[in-house]
Amino acid sequence: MNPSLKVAIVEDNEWFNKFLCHIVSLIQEYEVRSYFSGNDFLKDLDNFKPDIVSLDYRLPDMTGKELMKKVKSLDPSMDILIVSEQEDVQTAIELMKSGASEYLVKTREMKVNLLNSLRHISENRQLKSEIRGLRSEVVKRHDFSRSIIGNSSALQRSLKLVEKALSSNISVVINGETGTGKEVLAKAIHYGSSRKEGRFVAVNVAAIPSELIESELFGFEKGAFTHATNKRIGKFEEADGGTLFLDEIGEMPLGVQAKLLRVLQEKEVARLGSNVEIKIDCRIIAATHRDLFEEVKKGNFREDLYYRLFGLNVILPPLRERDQDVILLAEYFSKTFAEENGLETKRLSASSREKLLDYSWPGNIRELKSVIDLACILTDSDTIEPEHLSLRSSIDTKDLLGTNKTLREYSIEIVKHFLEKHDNDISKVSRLLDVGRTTIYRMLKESE
Ligand SMILES: Nc1ncnc2c1ncn2[C@@H]1O[C@H](COP(=O)(O)OP(=O)(O)OP(=O)(O)O)[C@@H](O)[C@H]1O
Repeated sequence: MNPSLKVAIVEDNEWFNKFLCHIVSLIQEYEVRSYFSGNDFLKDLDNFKPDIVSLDYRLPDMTGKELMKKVKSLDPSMDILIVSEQEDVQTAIELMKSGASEYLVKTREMKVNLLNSLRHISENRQLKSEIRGLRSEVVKRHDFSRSIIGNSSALQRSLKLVEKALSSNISVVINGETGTGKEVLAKAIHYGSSRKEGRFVAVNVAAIPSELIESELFGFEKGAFTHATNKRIGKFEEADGGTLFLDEIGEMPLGVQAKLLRVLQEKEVARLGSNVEIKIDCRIIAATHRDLFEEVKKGNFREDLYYRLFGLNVILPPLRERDQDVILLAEYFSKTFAEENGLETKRLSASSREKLLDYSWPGNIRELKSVIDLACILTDSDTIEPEHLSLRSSIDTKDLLGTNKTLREYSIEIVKHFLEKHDNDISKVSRLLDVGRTTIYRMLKESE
């Protein structure tokens, strides 16, 4: 069924005006109002507020084209249908370019053509409104308060910095171990910024064979290389008006780094096999698990690119340093797993919580999610017990003991690890490890 739409007919020929109104009124959901001149229509615009307006190409007081321009400047969302005496392809093209939705010629098939055009416009409006709805859903889903779970001060410190990135166009580099949520954060920045109507395009540099990175980023013309049988636009062009997320930028070959620097400086990109430079306006968010400055010193990363990219540096802490966030996230994943699979949410027993807090999470949030998903399946009751949590604990101990340290050094390591995990809360760590606060201070001093 057609949604209810208001249609205005602007036509100076009385008979034809009546005829058009009659056609529109055949569709029950359309409300129609008629006008005989451009000024008549403009005077009533605020009052009637039409969705679609059918304009005669030649009106007594102005041309349909002039009226269309005025209407579009007042309400760009209004659909304009131009009705002309005779077919003139050039005029039709010009009118469509200036914003007309349809161009109709007064012929015997007027009734069928007008009804078809109205149906097209109506379907298009419905699609546009659905897209608007979906887009705002996506924006909501990536909103910080929903997508970034965690209250730890380590995370909150990083998020505070991120807020600065929302209101500006500054480039952002996110540092963090694998699975700490770098992509989740990049999306939250994009959908929280003024670029949210544009696209968020993610490229994982480490996942693309080095010889293909250039064509992936910059696109290529047909015949640019042996397998280029068709032209393809690159990720930079895809992200025009939006955000390009370059994940694992530290893995980018030096040759591509040079080209990337040029694109960032010139704000122009040329597809491989073409000399035509295309203007690009996209924000760059890069992520890496490496210390890029160290990579610069080692000669693996270009210093000039480093300074070009480094606007705001956000460090995402590993999960083992996020204190109670582990539990918040585990509960969140258990809830979403239940929702997605039509099951009841499983709760975590006290000893499961302890087990989760004691683990060092080398795979970070990604690992936690898969551990919880599996636990939700393994348990037969409404509770997740420690035996349902499949952790790789033995690997950690081996790693730690393989480092050739004295017992004193191991103790200091353990104290430091606990301090990191519990937001440097010395009283809490002193209680947990059963050592005096003074001992902790002494150990820290010793390790300086
Ligand atoms: N704060 C968070 N709240 C909820 N879910 C999160 C959060 N951070 C990450 N996740 C989830 O953890 C998983 C890993 O996140 P993401 O892919 O963003 O990590 P990453 O740091 O980009 O990883 P990699 O370096 O391996 O690319 C995803 O399933 C993501 O939805």
